[in-house]
Amino acid sequence: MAAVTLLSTRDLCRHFGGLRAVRDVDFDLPQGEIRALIGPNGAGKTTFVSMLCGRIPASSGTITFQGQDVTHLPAHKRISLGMAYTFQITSIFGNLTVYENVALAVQHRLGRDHAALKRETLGALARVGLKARAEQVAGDLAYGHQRLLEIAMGLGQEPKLLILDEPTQGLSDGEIEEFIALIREVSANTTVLLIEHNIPVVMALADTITVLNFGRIIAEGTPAEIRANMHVQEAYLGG
Ligand SMILES: Nc1ncnc2c1ncn2[C@@H]1O[C@H](COP(=O)(O)OP(=O)(O)OP(=O)(O)O)[C@@H](O)[C@H]1O
Repeated sequence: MAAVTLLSTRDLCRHFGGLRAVRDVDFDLPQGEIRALIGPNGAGKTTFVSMLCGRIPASSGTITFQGQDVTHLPAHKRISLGMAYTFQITSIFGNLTVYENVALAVQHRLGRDHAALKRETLGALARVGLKARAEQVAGDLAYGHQRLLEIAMGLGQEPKLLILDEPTQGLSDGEIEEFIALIREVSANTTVLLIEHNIPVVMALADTITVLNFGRIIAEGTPAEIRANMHVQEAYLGG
């Protein structure tokens, strides 16, 4: 049986003045997949996912999530439908503790059930390896740990779709290994869309890779297909 499509876009465009950052993108993401979005700097990757989650409006085109047209929904409504995301610039609350940051995300879903709130907050922290740092002030964490904290905040929402923009940037090699294991585990019940420049991470994780260049999808396929294609595209994928 063909997988259910969780998210799709049709003719999605975003202009910044005269610059066409995303052009006519038709994109389909089946439920359960780990999808990587790759392409050179300025290809439009962040702009594309920013439209998906409602951080910026589309110039034209449509975005459908679970069969519902969400193109004009505000970001918080998309979050309550089951989209979670982290971006290159961290959005943690630096003066709150690690625990409090995740508890805020979990609270949206659980309300005032204190026992469940504590259990699920600590559970999300354990999954990203930050449980021992629960009482630390988030702003004091190393950058890599702040990225992991953001993922815990995303997981705390129990999303259907988790969008990660360059999640391994700033992580050590050991942390990258842990991140790969984490995403494999998360993908058992969450669809993952990942912008990633680290090609070994992409090859290790992705079921399918979408390649953007100058705002358009120029290739899509399995890691093996894209690797084969990469010889041709070496010039701009950087080998
Ligand atoms: N708010 C903005 N105003 C004007 N131009 C923008 C804005 N945001 C992005 N752009 C431009 O849109 C194009 C696509 O940028 P985007 O950040 O989406 O690329 P990217 O593929 O995510 O790049 P990177 O890998 O460097 O993060 C770039 O030319 C960028 O300069």
